[in-house]
Amino acid sequence: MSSPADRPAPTAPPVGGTAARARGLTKAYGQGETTVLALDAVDVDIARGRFTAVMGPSGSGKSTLMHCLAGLDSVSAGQVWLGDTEITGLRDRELTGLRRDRIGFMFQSFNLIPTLTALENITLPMDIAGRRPDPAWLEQIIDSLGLRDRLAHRPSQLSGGQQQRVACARALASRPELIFADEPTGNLDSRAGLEVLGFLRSAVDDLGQTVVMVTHDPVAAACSDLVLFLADGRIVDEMPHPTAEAVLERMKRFDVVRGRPDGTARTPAADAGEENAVGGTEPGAADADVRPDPTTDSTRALIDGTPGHRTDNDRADGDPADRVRGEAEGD
Ligand SMILES: Nc1ncnc2c1ncn2[C@@H]1O[C@H](COP(=O)(O)OP(=O)(O)OP(=O)(O)O)[C@@H](O)[C@H]1O
Repeated sequence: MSSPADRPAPTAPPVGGTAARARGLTKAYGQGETTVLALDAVDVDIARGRFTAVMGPSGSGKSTLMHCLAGLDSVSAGQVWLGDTEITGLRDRELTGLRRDRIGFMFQSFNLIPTLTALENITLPMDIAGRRPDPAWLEQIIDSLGLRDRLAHRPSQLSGGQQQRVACARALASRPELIFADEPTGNLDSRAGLEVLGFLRSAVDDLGQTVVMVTHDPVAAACSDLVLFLADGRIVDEMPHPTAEAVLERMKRFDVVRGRPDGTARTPAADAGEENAVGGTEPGAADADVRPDPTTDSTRALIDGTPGHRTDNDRADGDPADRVRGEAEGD
Protein backbone atom coordinates (compact mmCIF):
# COMPACT_ATOMS: atom_id res chain seq x y z
CA MET A 1 0.00 0.00 0.00
CA SER A 2 1.41 3.33 -0.92
CA SER A 3 1.12 6.78 0.50
CA PRO A 4 0.76 9.67 -1.93
CA ALA A 5 4.46 10.39 -1.54
CA ASP A 6 5.30 6.81 -2.46
CA ARG A 7 3.13 6.76 -5.51
CA PRO A 8 5.03 7.18 -8.73
CA ALA A 9 4.48 10.40 -10.59
CA PRO A 10 1.91 9.85 -13.32
CA THR A 11 3.29 9.31 -16.74
CA ALA A 12 1.40 8.97 -19.99
CA PRO A 13 -1.94 7.25 -19.50
CA PRO A 14 -1.73 3.50 -20.03
CA VAL A 15 -3.46 2.26 -23.12
CA GLY A 16 -5.55 -0.84 -23.52
CA GLY A 17 -6.32 -1.95 -20.01
CA THR A 18 -8.01 1.19 -18.88
CA ALA A 19 -11.76 1.74 -19.08
CA ALA A 20 -11.55 5.30 -17.79
CA ARG A 21 -8.79 7.55 -16.59
CA ALA A 22 -8.23 11.06 -15.40
CA ARG A 23 -5.22 13.31 -15.17
CA GLY A 24 -5.10 16.41 -13.03
CA LEU A 25 -8.86 16.17 -12.53
CA THR A 26 -9.90 19.19 -10.54
CA LYS A 27 -13.39 20.24 -9.61
CA ALA A 28 -14.20 23.38 -7.70
CA TYR A 29 -17.69 24.44 -6.75
CA GLY A 30 -18.50 28.09 -6.27
CA GLN A 31 -16.15 31.00 -6.56
CA GLY A 32 -13.96 33.19 -4.43
CA GLU A 33 -14.16 32.74 -0.71
CA THR A 34 -16.93 30.17 -0.96
CA THR A 35 -14.99 27.87 -3.28
CA VAL A 36 -15.13 24.20 -2.38
CA LEU A 37 -12.35 22.16 -3.91
CA ALA A 38 -14.15 18.85 -4.36
CA LEU A 39 -11.40 17.23 -6.45
CA ASP A 40 -7.80 18.31 -6.27
CA ALA A 41 -5.73 17.28 -9.31
CA VAL A 42 -6.74 13.63 -9.20
CA ASP A 43 -4.90 11.09 -11.35
CA VAL A 44 -6.73 7.81 -11.61
CA ASP A 45 -6.88 4.76 -13.86
CA ILE A 46 -9.91 2.51 -13.81
CA ALA A 47 -8.81 -0.94 -14.96
CA ARG A 48 -10.96 -2.56 -17.58
CA GLY A 49 -12.77 -5.72 -16.51
CA ARG A 50 -12.21 -5.01 -12.84
CA PHE A 51 -14.38 -3.97 -9.91
CA THR A 52 -13.14 -0.75 -8.33
CA ALA A 53 -14.60 0.69 -5.13
CA VAL A 54 -14.25 4.31 -4.12
CA MET A 55 -14.33 5.07 -0.41
CA GLY A 56 -13.64 8.02 1.82
CA PRO A 57 -15.27 10.20 4.40
CA SER A 58 -18.40 12.13 3.61
CA GLY A 59 -17.53 15.13 1.47
CA SER A 60 -14.22 13.68 0.29
CA GLY A 61 -15.29 13.88 -3.34
CA LYS A 62 -16.41 10.33 -4.15
CA SER A 63 -19.61 11.25 -5.98
CA THR A 64 -17.95 14.17 -7.68
CA LEU A 65 -15.21 11.87 -8.96
CA MET A 66 -17.79 9.44 -10.27
CA HIS A 67 -19.82 12.20 -11.90
CA CYS A 68 -16.76 13.70 -13.59
CA LEU A 69 -15.53 10.30 -14.82
CA ALA A 70 -19.00 9.61 -16.20
CA GLY A 71 -19.24 12.98 -17.93
CA LEU A 72 -22.21 13.91 -15.76
CA ASP A 73 -20.39 16.86 -14.31
CA SER A 74 -18.11 19.44 -15.87
CA VAL A 75 -14.51 19.63 -14.69
CA SER A 76 -12.69 22.77 -13.59
CA ALA A 77 -9.33 21.52 -14.87
CA GLY A 78 -7.69 18.35 -16.07
CA GLN A 79 -8.66 15.65 -18.52
CA VAL A 80 -10.90 12.60 -18.43
CA TRP A 81 -10.90 9.74 -20.90
CA LEU A 82 -13.47 7.04 -21.39
CA GLY A 83 -11.49 4.32 -23.11
CA ASP A 84 -9.42 6.26 -25.59
CA THR A 85 -11.95 9.05 -25.98
CA GLU A 86 -11.20 12.22 -24.13
CA ILE A 87 -14.55 13.37 -22.81
CA THR A 88 -13.43 16.65 -21.32
CA GLY A 89 -14.14 19.21 -23.95
CA LEU A 90 -16.81 17.20 -25.73
CA ARG A 91 -19.95 19.10 -26.60
CA ASP A 92 -23.12 18.19 -24.71
CA ARG A 93 -24.61 16.35 -27.63
CA GLU A 94 -21.50 14.18 -28.09
CA LEU A 95 -21.30 13.56 -24.37
CA THR A 96 -24.94 12.55 -24.26
CA GLY A 97 -24.44 9.95 -26.97
CA LEU A 98 -21.28 8.66 -25.39
CA ARG A 99 -22.90 8.25 -21.98
CA ARG A 100 -25.88 6.55 -23.50
CA ASP A 101 -23.81 4.11 -25.51
CA ARG A 102 -20.91 3.40 -23.21
CA ILE A 103 -21.94 3.92 -19.59
CA GLY A 104 -24.45 2.25 -17.29
CA PHE A 105 -25.60 3.82 -14.05
CA MET A 106 -26.91 2.48 -10.77
CA PHE A 107 -27.95 4.75 -7.95
CA GLN A 108 -28.94 4.30 -4.35
CA SER A 109 -32.51 5.28 -5.07
CA PHE A 110 -33.00 2.70 -7.88
CA ASN A 111 -34.71 5.32 -10.07
CA LEU A 112 -37.20 3.05 -11.68
CA ILE A 113 -40.21 4.45 -13.44
CA PRO A 114 -43.25 3.43 -11.38
CA THR A 115 -45.62 3.11 -14.32
CA LEU A 116 -43.37 0.81 -16.31
CA THR A 117 -42.88 -2.91 -15.80
CA ALA A 118 -39.53 -4.32 -14.76
CA LEU A 119 -38.76 -5.30 -18.35
CA GLU A 120 -39.74 -1.87 -19.66
CA ASN A 121 -37.53 -0.26 -17.05
CA ILE A 122 -34.63 -2.49 -18.03
CA THR A 123 -34.85 -1.55 -21.69
CA LEU A 124 -35.87 2.08 -21.15
CA PRO A 125 -32.48 3.73 -21.86
CA MET A 126 -32.12 1.72 -25.05
CA ASP A 127 -35.72 2.44 -26.06
CA ILE A 128 -35.11 6.15 -25.61
CA ALA A 129 -31.92 5.86 -27.65
CA GLY A 130 -33.82 4.01 -30.37
CA ARG A 131 -31.61 0.94 -29.98
CA ARG A 132 -32.68 -2.67 -29.70
CA PRO A 133 -31.09 -4.74 -26.97
CA ASP A 134 -29.17 -7.83 -27.99
CA PRO A 135 -31.79 -10.49 -27.17
CA ALA A 136 -29.28 -13.14 -26.06
CA TRP A 137 -27.49 -10.69 -23.79
CA LEU A 138 -30.77 -9.47 -22.32
CA GLU A 139 -31.89 -13.02 -21.61
CA GLN A 140 -28.57 -13.79 -19.95
CA ILE A 141 -28.82 -10.73 -17.71
CA ILE A 142 -32.44 -11.44 -16.77
CA ASP A 143 -31.61 -15.01 -15.83
CA SER A 144 -28.42 -14.25 -13.97
CA LEU A 145 -30.22 -11.59 -11.94
CA GLY A 146 -33.12 -13.94 -11.24
CA LEU A 147 -35.70 -11.58 -12.72
CA ARG A 148 -37.39 -13.97 -15.11
CA ASP A 149 -40.63 -14.24 -13.12
CA ARG A 150 -40.70 -10.57 -12.20
CA LEU A 151 -40.55 -8.97 -15.62
CA ALA A 152 -44.22 -7.99 -15.78
CA HIS A 153 -44.23 -6.49 -12.28
CA ARG A 154 -44.14 -2.77 -11.63
CA PRO A 155 -41.60 -1.41 -9.14
CA SER A 156 -44.20 -1.10 -6.36
CA GLN A 157 -44.77 -4.85 -6.66
CA LEU A 158 -41.09 -5.61 -6.14
CA SER A 159 -38.95 -5.70 -3.01
CA GLY A 160 -36.11 -3.19 -2.64
CA GLY A 161 -33.58 -5.85 -3.56
CA GLN A 162 -35.56 -6.83 -6.63
CA GLN A 163 -35.87 -3.18 -7.65
CA GLN A 164 -32.12 -2.75 -7.37
CA ARG A 165 -31.63 -5.91 -9.42
CA VAL A 166 -33.84 -4.35 -12.11
CA ALA A 167 -31.67 -1.24 -11.91
CA CYS A 168 -28.61 -3.48 -12.24
CA ALA A 169 -30.12 -5.17 -15.30
CA ARG A 170 -30.91 -1.75 -16.77
CA ALA A 171 -27.30 -0.67 -16.28
CA LEU A 172 -26.06 -3.85 -17.96
CA ALA A 173 -28.60 -4.04 -20.77
CA SER A 174 -26.71 -1.97 -23.30
CA ARG A 175 -23.50 -3.83 -22.46
CA PRO A 176 -21.74 -0.62 -21.50
CA GLU A 177 -17.99 -0.30 -21.23
CA LEU A 178 -18.33 0.93 -17.70
CA ILE A 179 -20.91 0.77 -14.95
CA PHE A 180 -20.94 3.45 -12.30
CA ALA A 181 -22.76 2.52 -9.11
CA ASP A 182 -23.27 5.19 -6.45
CA GLU A 183 -24.10 3.54 -3.11
CA PRO A 184 -26.10 0.79 -4.86
CA THR A 185 -26.72 -1.01 -1.57
CA GLY A 186 -27.46 2.10 0.46
CA ASN A 187 -31.22 1.52 0.53
CA LEU A 188 -31.11 -2.23 1.00
CA ASP A 189 -30.96 -4.48 4.02
CA SER A 190 -27.75 -6.42 4.35
CA ARG A 191 -29.05 -9.60 2.71
CA ALA A 192 -30.44 -7.81 -0.34
CA GLY A 193 -27.32 -5.64 -0.42
CA LEU A 194 -25.06 -8.67 -0.52
CA GLU A 195 -27.17 -10.14 -3.28
CA VAL A 196 -26.78 -7.04 -5.42
CA LEU A 197 -23.06 -6.97 -4.70
CA GLY A 198 -22.87 -10.58 -5.80
CA PHE A 199 -24.49 -9.64 -9.10
CA LEU A 200 -22.09 -6.75 -9.63
CA ARG A 201 -19.23 -9.11 -8.85
CA SER A 202 -20.46 -11.65 -11.36
CA ALA A 203 -21.04 -8.90 -13.93
CA VAL A 204 -17.28 -8.40 -13.73
CA ASP A 205 -16.20 -12.04 -13.40
CA ASP A 206 -18.68 -13.71 -15.72
CA LEU A 207 -19.75 -10.97 -18.12
CA GLY A 208 -16.46 -9.08 -18.35
CA GLN A 209 -17.93 -5.73 -17.31
CA THR A 210 -16.09 -2.93 -15.59
CA VAL A 211 -17.67 -1.58 -12.41
CA VAL A 212 -16.86 1.50 -10.35
CA MET A 213 -18.78 1.68 -7.10
CA VAL A 214 -18.91 4.48 -4.55
CA THR A 215 -19.67 3.10 -1.10
CA HIS A 216 -19.41 3.82 2.60
CA ASP A 217 -19.69 0.15 3.48
CA PRO A 218 -16.49 -1.86 4.08
CA VAL A 219 -18.38 -5.08 3.37
CA ALA A 220 -19.43 -3.74 -0.02
CA ALA A 221 -15.91 -2.50 -0.72
CA ALA A 222 -14.58 -5.97 0.11
CA CYS A 223 -16.42 -7.30 -2.96
CA SER A 224 -14.22 -5.19 -5.21
CA ASP A 225 -10.78 -5.88 -6.67
CA LEU A 226 -9.35 -2.54 -5.62
CA VAL A 227 -10.42 0.18 -3.21
CA LEU A 228 -9.42 3.77 -3.88
CA PHE A 229 -9.51 5.97 -0.79
CA LEU A 230 -10.32 9.61 -1.20
CA ALA A 231 -9.73 12.37 1.32
CA ASP A 232 -10.02 16.07 0.64
CA GLY A 233 -10.54 15.53 -3.04
CA ARG A 234 -7.37 13.46 -3.43
CA ILE A 235 -6.71 9.77 -3.79
CA VAL A 236 -4.64 9.14 -0.70
CA ASP A 237 -4.42 5.37 -0.70
CA GLU A 238 -5.44 2.24 -2.52
CA MET A 239 -5.99 -1.35 -1.40
CA PRO A 240 -5.95 -4.30 -3.78
CA HIS A 241 -7.76 -7.50 -2.72
CA PRO A 242 -9.58 -5.76 0.13
CA THR A 243 -11.17 -7.44 3.10
CA ALA A 244 -13.91 -5.77 5.13
CA GLU A 245 -11.67 -5.74 8.20
CA ALA A 246 -8.74 -4.14 6.39
CA VAL A 247 -11.01 -1.53 4.82
CA LEU A 248 -12.56 -0.75 8.19
CA GLU A 249 -9.12 -0.35 9.74
CA ARG A 250 -8.06 1.96 6.92
CA MET A 251 -11.18 4.06 7.29
CA LYS A 252 -10.50 4.45 11.01
CA ARG A 253 -7.27 6.21 10.17
CA PHE A 254 -9.13 9.10 8.68
CA ASP A 255 -9.06 11.87 11.20
CA VAL A 256 -11.83 13.83 12.75
CA VAL A 257 -12.90 16.68 10.56
CA ARG A 258 -11.21 19.98 10.81
CA GLY A 259 -12.86 22.85 9.05
CA ARG A 260 -10.92 25.27 6.98
CA PRO A 261 -11.06 28.97 7.69
CA ASP A 262 -11.69 29.77 4.05
CA GLY A 263 -14.61 27.39 3.91
CA THR A 264 -13.14 25.05 1.31
CA ALA A 265 -13.19 21.29 1.71
CA ARG A 266 -9.42 21.20 2.26
CA THR A 267 -7.90 21.20 5.72
CA PRO A 268 -4.68 22.71 6.99
CA ALA A 269 -3.43 19.19 7.64
CA ALA A 270 -4.19 18.21 4.09
CA ASP A 271 -2.40 21.30 2.88
CA ALA A 272 0.59 20.11 4.82
CA GLY A 273 0.38 16.83 2.93
CA GLU A 274 -0.86 14.64 5.75
CA GLU A 275 -2.21 11.54 4.20
CA ASN A 276 -4.91 10.79 6.72
CA ALA A 277 -6.30 14.25 7.19
CA VAL A 278 -9.88 14.54 6.15
CA GLY A 279 -11.71 17.73 5.50
CA GLY A 280 -15.19 18.68 4.56
CA THR A 281 -16.55 15.57 6.14
CA GLU A 282 -19.77 17.23 6.96
CA PRO A 283 -20.84 19.47 4.14
CA GLY A 284 -21.37 22.90 5.55
CA ALA A 285 -24.80 24.38 5.86
CA ALA A 286 -23.96 26.72 3.04
CA ASP A 287 -23.38 23.74 0.76
CA ALA A 288 -26.53 21.99 1.73
CA ASP A 289 -28.78 23.74 -0.74
CA VAL A 290 -26.50 23.27 -3.69
CA ARG A 291 -25.44 19.67 -3.27
CA PRO A 292 -26.24 17.44 -6.20
CA ASP A 293 -29.57 15.72 -6.10
CA PRO A 294 -28.83 12.06 -6.82
CA THR A 295 -32.26 11.64 -8.32
CA THR A 296 -31.55 14.46 -10.70
CA ASP A 297 -28.19 13.00 -11.67
CA SER A 298 -29.48 9.54 -12.21
CA THR A 299 -32.53 10.69 -14.04
CA ARG A 300 -30.44 12.76 -16.36
CA ALA A 301 -28.06 9.90 -16.87
CA LEU A 302 -30.93 7.65 -17.76
CA ILE A 303 -32.81 9.79 -20.15
CA ASP A 304 -29.80 11.73 -21.34
CA GLY A 305 -32.03 14.00 -23.30
CA THR A 306 -31.78 16.64 -20.62
CA PRO A 307 -28.59 18.57 -20.04
CA GLY A 308 -26.89 15.81 -18.12
CA HIS A 309 -23.65 17.70 -18.11
CA ARG A 310 -24.33 19.47 -14.86
CA THR A 311 -22.91 22.85 -14.20
CA ASP A 312 -22.03 24.19 -10.81
CA ASN A 313 -25.03 24.68 -8.58
CA ASP A 314 -27.27 23.47 -11.34
CA ARG A 315 -30.49 21.92 -10.14
CA ALA A 316 -33.40 20.56 -12.08
CA ASP A 317 -36.87 21.82 -11.38
CA GLY A 318 -39.88 19.65 -10.85
CA ASP A 319 -40.13 15.95 -10.22
CA PRO A 320 -37.43 14.23 -12.26
CA ALA A 321 -39.48 11.05 -12.38
CA ASP A 322 -42.21 12.99 -14.16
CA ARG A 323 -39.73 14.21 -16.72
CA VAL A 324 -38.46 10.69 -17.35
CA ARG A 325 -41.99 9.41 -17.59
CA GLY A 326 -42.84 12.18 -20.01
CA GLU A 327 -39.87 11.30 -22.21
CA ALA A 328 -40.53 7.60 -22.00
CA GLU A 329 -44.20 7.89 -22.82
CA GLY A 330 -43.80 10.69 -25.33
CA ASP A 331 -45.92 13.21 -23.44
N1 LIG B 1 -23.18 21.25 -6.43
C1 LIG B 1 -22.34 21.53 -5.44
N2 LIG B 1 -22.18 22.79 -5.02
C2 LIG B 1 -21.29 23.08 -4.03
N3 LIG B 1 -20.54 22.18 -3.39
C3 LIG B 1 -20.68 20.90 -3.75
C4 LIG B 1 -21.58 20.50 -4.79
N4 LIG B 1 -21.47 19.17 -4.94
C5 LIG B 1 -20.57 18.76 -4.04
N5 LIG B 1 -20.09 19.78 -3.33
C6 LIG B 1 -19.07 19.73 -2.28
O1 LIG B 1 -17.94 19.05 -2.82
C7 LIG B 1 -17.37 18.21 -1.83
C8 LIG B 1 -17.38 16.77 -2.33
O2 LIG B 1 -18.74 16.34 -2.45
P1 LIG B 1 -19.12 14.86 -2.86
O3 LIG B 1 -20.59 14.78 -2.89
O4 LIG B 1 -18.38 14.48 -4.08
O5 LIG B 1 -18.53 14.03 -1.64
P2 LIG B 1 -18.79 12.51 -1.24
O6 LIG B 1 -17.48 11.97 -0.81
O7 LIG B 1 -19.50 11.82 -2.34
O8 LIG B 1 -19.75 12.71 0.01
P3 LIG B 1 -20.87 11.74 0.60
O9 LIG B 1 -20.15 10.50 1.05
O10 LIG B 1 -21.40 12.52 1.75
O11 LIG B 1 -21.88 11.49 -0.47
C9 LIG B 1 -18.18 18.41 -0.56
O12 LIG B 1 -17.54 19.39 0.22
C10 LIG B 1 -19.50 18.93 -1.08
O13 LIG B 1 -20.16 19.72 -0.12
